[in-house]
Amino acid sequence: MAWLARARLLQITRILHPAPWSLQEASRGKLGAPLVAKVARNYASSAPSYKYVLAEKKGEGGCVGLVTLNRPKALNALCGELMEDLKYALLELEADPTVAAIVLTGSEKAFAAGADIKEMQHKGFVDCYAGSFLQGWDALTRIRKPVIAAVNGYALGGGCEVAMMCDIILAGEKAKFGQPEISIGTIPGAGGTQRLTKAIGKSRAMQMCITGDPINAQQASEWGLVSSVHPPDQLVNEAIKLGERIGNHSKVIVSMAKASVNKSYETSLAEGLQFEKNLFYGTFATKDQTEGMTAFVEKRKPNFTDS
Ligand SMILES: CCC/C=C/C(=O)SCCNC(=O)CCNC(=O)[C@H](O)C(C)(C)COP(=O)([O-])OP(=O)([O-])OC[C@H]1O[C@@H](n2cnc3c(N)ncnc32)[C@H](O)[C@@H]1OP(=O)([O-])[O-]
Repeated sequence: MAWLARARLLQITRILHPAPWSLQEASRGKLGAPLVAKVARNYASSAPSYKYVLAEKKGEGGCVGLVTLNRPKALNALCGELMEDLKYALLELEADPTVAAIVLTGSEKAFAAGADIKEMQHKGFVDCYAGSFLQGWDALTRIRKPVIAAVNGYALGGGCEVAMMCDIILAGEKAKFGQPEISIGTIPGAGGTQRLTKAIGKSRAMQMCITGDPINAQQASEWGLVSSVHPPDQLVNEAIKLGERIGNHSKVIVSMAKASVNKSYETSLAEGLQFEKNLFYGTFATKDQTEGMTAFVEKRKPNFTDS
């Protein structure tokens, strides 16, 4: 299966490095030997494993990837190694053609209690600015498949920011969302002041960021940060069921819908509407558009081929 590993490596390094490049360039080290070596190592193995995350396939036909943050002793504090593991686990599921959607979760006590404070404690400005700190955190936002955060317990600081990088957030009844960075002498650095403001509005986001006070699941739901709230022990199953429902549709059209919704964060209304229209026209270049509309007219279920 060397060709499969090679194809996946090509696809993954493309996501990590959107600029034009070739596999030869990758193997020559243009993309950084350690990175390519790590991806290659994971893909050469039939069962890639990670230190701080668990990656599995759930749902009908394994159509839902489930990534579980797994650093219980530190309440899933997002240390560098965990974020690396998360990136590669997501890329693995992104490259898997049977996976239609990905669920990201933590434990019942903590989705993630934030960036690792012990790792940050002695950093200086130059370490942060010139070093690789936070590099790779936004890999999650480049995943083209829908990512559903299933948040139980604490989603604080970087934990709340990671949840907000996902496309949909479902919460357990005891979830707590917060941006407490102000209490430790800093501010959010991975989207907390930006995505939170877009999600719940300026006044509420401001209050959370400058008091550090968290909100509970109910408030998060009322304020529009999360789509729905569930009993903690049912949360992950609900997220998987949602992933399965997404999996009933064409993967290519789903990724177009995701891109178009996300565009609304980046552009003016006029530009966003144009982007949407172009993608809408683009769906007419797919077999799945023909199949979807034909199935409706013929009163049968569509048989999408993701093409
Ligand atoms: C991305 C860039 C910007 C982002 C910035 C941030 O996210 S800033 C961060 C924003 N987040 C915060 O400010 C939240 C910080 N965390 C808390 O306030 C509390 O842990 C709690 C209220 C979440 C739970 O209280 P509880 O009494 O139930 O539990 P407990 O307190 O006993 O913790 C158990 C163990 O986990 C450890 N650990 C936990 N979190 C972190 C962490 N972020 N880091 C490292 N370690 C952490 C804790 O030290 C302890 O280990 P120890 O020392 O025994 O080896």
